[in-house]
Amino acid sequence: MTAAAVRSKMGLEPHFLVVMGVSGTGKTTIATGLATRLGWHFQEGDALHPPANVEKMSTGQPLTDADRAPWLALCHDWLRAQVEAGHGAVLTCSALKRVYREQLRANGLPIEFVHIDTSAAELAARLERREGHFMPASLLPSQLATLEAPGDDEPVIRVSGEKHPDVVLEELIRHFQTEG
Ligand SMILES: Nc1ncnc2c1ncn2[C@@H]1O[C@H](COP(=O)(O)OP(=O)(O)O)[C@@H](O)[C@H]1O
Ligand SMILES: O=C(O)[C@H](O)[C@@H](O)[C@H](O)[C@H](O)COP(=O)(O)O
Repeated sequence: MTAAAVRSKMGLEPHFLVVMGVSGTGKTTIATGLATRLGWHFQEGDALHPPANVEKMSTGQPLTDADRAPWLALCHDWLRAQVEAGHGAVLTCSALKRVYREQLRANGLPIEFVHIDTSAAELAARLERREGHFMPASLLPSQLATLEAPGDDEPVIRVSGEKHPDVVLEELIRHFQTEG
């Protein structure tokens, strides 16, 4: 049973967002900003990876569909708990393929994706600079090759990963404030 909707700090109806895109595109930056500004629950999808997946990525090996399946199941479970609680929520998850996004939306969950699109050159520069993260820059080509950008038939809000994060956050909040 779904609880009564809990309105956000800014009086918005709850949304259940998956901030998606390849490594380095700004998922954590945008998702934490949204969750903080709106008072929505936040989950870092990286933290739900089984240790074997983190080990694999740390050593420069791309994940397979089979590797990602248990991780996507945990992501789905988290989203489902948020929907059942009626509390707005934001998850970071690369969600690179359409079938992964379908798995996240299973059981009729009213998930919306925020796809952050960033050029390959900018991504490479960011991953080279980023410290203290298990994901090496060498995995960027496989991330880009695996990405199936969401189609118009999917529930997606597209934003640029090359604008300042504050600008993207304003755009997103305005989007939620003005939607019918
Ligand atoms: N819009 C942006 N412009 C410039 N740098 C950014 C932007 N968004 C994120 N970054 C930086 O890029 C790196 C990757 O961002 P992060 O949010 O960790 O991406 P992801 O979670 O998608 O891997 C971080 O060092 C972050 O500070
Ligand atoms: O499906 C995958 O191959 C991984 O989930 C990957 O896409 C994700 O990006 C990593 O978890 C790295 O973490 P960051 O996205 O935070 O760099």
